[in-house]
Amino acid sequence: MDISNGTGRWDGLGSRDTSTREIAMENVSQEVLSRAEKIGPISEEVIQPLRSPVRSPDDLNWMLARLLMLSRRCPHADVREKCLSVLQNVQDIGIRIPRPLGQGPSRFIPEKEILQVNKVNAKMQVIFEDAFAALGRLDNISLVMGFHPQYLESFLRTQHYLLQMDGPLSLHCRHYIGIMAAARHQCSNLVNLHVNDFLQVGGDPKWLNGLKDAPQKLQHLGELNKILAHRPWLVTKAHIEQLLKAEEHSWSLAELIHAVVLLTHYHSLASFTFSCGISPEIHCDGGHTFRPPSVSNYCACDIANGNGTLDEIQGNHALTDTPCEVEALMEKMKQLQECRDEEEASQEEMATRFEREKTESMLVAAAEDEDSVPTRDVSRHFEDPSYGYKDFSRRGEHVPTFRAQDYSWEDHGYSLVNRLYPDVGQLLDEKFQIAYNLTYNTMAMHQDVDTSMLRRAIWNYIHCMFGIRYDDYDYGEINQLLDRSFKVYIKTMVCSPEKTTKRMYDSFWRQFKHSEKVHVNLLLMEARMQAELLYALRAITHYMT
Ligand SMILES: CC(C)C[C@H](N)C(=O)O
Repeated sequence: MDISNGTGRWDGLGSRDTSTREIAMENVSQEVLSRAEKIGPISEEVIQPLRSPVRSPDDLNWMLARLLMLSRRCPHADVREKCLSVLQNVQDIGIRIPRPLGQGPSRFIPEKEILQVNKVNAKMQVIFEDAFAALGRLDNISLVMGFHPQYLESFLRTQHYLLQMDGPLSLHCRHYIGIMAAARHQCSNLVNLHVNDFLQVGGDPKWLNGLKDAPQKLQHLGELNKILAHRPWLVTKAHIEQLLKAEEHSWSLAELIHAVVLLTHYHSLASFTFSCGISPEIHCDGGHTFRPPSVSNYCACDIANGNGTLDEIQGNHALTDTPCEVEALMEKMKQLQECRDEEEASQEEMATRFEREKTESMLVAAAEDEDSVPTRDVSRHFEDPSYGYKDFSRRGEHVPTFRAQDYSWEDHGYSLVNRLYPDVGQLLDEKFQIAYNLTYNTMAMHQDVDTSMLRRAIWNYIHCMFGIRYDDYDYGEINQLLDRSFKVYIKTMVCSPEKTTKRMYDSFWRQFKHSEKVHVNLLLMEARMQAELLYALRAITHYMT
């Protein structure tokens, strides 16, 4: 059968002859569709991507990549099977089909440790089906979050609400704001995902050329995006006023709240994506290939870029080089608990401890690893790519102290959001609480441990980096519990997540389980989101009063 280039073989790269290509393309989609229909009664998930018009090699590739993704990630077993047989049928007529790249949802965590869609319990099955029904996919982020089902449920509920339920912003704008936010951290995974979604809900492809081609109103949001991502303490009511009072293209208060929540959601999700080494989605760029597998699966470049094989070659030192790290940490927690009951530091001393920790945190340099994975250029989506965290931390910028008793999530932020964007305040509050309180009372191989002190230290350290101080917390605890290399990790994840490498992920808390490292990453993400949100909401409150 003549498909694309007269050779009877579709090579996935495209033919140069436009006229033959157009006719041939139609033939191909017809052929695929009729093969799919022959498989038997078929669900909408399978048929829908096959119905979209195929006018170019790219369209065909897109369709095949989606089928591949469904065959691996759809929570419905029958759909997975059908997609697989459609792909096999397509291959039989001489069309090259894609195969997934990479070893699963995360580059850092072995696939066998992560939940697989075909092996989940009834509760997870429902969560996955709901997630799939909402967005037509089950992404790698959700699979990795599956280590913590209670959190995952709350995360998905919130994200679904923000992206798809009634709200002030149109659907395509929501995805575009997601793209803008993720692009600030060069998070091409999230950018690609939302570029797909943006186009699917009818977004104008022209906007994807860059912020300059998007409407003025969105362009105005660029400045807030930038400051929130890198120096949220500089957000003032003037920024809010500029957006709300613009003569033309002004934002309504409700729209602005929606946008702010989306920006902070995607900044922090970029942190999570990098910190867990989330792989590109199967159907997106970098998630699949049309090339046949090479003779050997072993690739020297994987060693060079630190993506996997090094440990296997050198042997895993995790259990040998720091044998009592966990016990030492538990001992410190115990000692601190005992001291707590004994002496109480003066208010002045407590304030000094906070300032010391804050200043020090500014000087902790985010890690620079020559193995950083180069990212695809996503800079066109935002202006001023040089405006990152590094620039000012080098200069040792002073971060003013934000007193939590003057403006906290519980007492102020929550009700402001709820007033202007009903239900979202509630959803976020639930998600923050779940993340903050999540515990299995374990520390690596130890059971029945109260870990609240450690989790609180992590959360408060992140807020401290943003200048946020709780006057009832003794910041001396942070120094006892978080060692320098862990602080470097936190700083990198929160401030320059794009610099994360597998080596960094591997080298902190070596004896802890992957699920515990993901747990740490959830704390980082939520604490970061809340900190950014607090600054934005405080500025909005100042504007309103
Ligand atoms: C982040 C970890 C220290 C959390 C711990 N495994 C717990 O269940 O509380």
